Amino acid sequence: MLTLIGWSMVGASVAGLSYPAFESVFLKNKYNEKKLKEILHKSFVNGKFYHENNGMKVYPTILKFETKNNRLTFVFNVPKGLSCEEFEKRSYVFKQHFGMFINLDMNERRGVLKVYPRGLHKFKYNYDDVTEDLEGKIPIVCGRSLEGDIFSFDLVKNPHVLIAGETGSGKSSAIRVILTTLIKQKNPSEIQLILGDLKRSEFHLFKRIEHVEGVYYSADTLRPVLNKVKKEMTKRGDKLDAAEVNSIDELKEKLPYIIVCIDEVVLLKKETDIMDILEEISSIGRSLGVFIILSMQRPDSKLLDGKLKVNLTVRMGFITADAINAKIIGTPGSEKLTTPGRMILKTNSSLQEIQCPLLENKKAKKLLEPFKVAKVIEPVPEQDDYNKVLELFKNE
Ligand SMILES: Nc1ncnc2c1ncn2[C@@H]1O[C@H](COP(=O)(O)OP(=O)(O)OP(=O)(O)O)[C@@H](O)[C@H]1O
Repeated sequence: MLTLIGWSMVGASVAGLSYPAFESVFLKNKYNEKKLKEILHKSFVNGKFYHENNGMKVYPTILKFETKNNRLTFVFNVPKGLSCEEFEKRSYVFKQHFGMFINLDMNERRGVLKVYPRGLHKFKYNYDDVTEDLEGKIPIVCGRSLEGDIFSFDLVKNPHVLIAGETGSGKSSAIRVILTTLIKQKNPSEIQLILGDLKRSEFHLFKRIEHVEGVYYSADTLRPVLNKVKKEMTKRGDKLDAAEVNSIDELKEKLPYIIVCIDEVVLLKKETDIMDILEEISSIGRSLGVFIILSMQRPDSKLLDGKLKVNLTVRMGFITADAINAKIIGTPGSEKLTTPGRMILKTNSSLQEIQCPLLENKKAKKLLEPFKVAKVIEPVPEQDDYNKVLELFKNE
């Protein structure tokens, strides 16, 4: 089964009922079933989705029509002599008739066309809204889907995330959304965050948060802590062996999930020992409760050509420079995005378009304020003490 999502704006209309017609039918008459079916039939005509039999054109039959929340669903059959691939190849015809937000699923001899007339819009982060239906042990908030709901996934079930996109595409805001929500949702005994900020620009606001083990700005400072994580994985592995269980979730002792989140991980490319640890986490971390979230501007094909890429089961592809970059990330279509905060999200084998909420630095700081631990102020020796020390040296 292939899922295609309409993410490109197709302005032009073809002959017959086209997108403007759909818009007026939808907006004026809401769910006028007859007219909406007519539009679908027109798209079959204009897309040449028919099979000729003795001079007769046989078009798909609309088997079902349904409206629900933010979505219209049409189910149609694929007449003999036509293939699902032909529909997939010419899916732009449906966009020309129903607008940019469609989803076409061609499966065996059936097509399911979902149309989202209201589309996707930018919106601001609100903790209560985005957490209304959150579930899972490590819920990762992505944003609003075409269905109108907030889409999230459980990092334990979909381990390790790649976040990629051009500068200004909304990666930092998305990471703020993910981390701030986790910090507000979970106790420090449940999750521990290790943050790598190689551009020294993103993670200041997470310093001294109870859940944050540390914020590291260079390979040299990150290396020892990742080595500790490696040792911790070995310890956890031994505990699983001793208890004869497969995952830390089955242990009596409750261990915190460890999440290593690194911004602009490409800057670590030459640090092969660090990259090896990240790859090891991606291979065996899931059962041990250790996860990675990696972000980068330009996806680096060398960095992402091995096990690491395969093991990053979730990909968030924000605006990308071109189709090659989108392909490396694994989110085809992200090269067509133009809105900051918009991503093509790949989870399992499906792709969907999502709008991430905007969470600005200032607001995130405010939300995180209650979780800050007091700053440790090193005692400064009195000037007199220095003088005494100096005296001692003088006497020697
Ligand atoms: N979800 C969003 N909704 C609306 N606007 C957004 C969203 N995310 C980001 N923006 C806008 O885009 C700007 C850049 O966003 P952001 O800093 O997150 O991009 P970035 O991909 O991290 O860039 P860089 O790689 O340069 O750090 C923000 O200042 C904001 O104006």
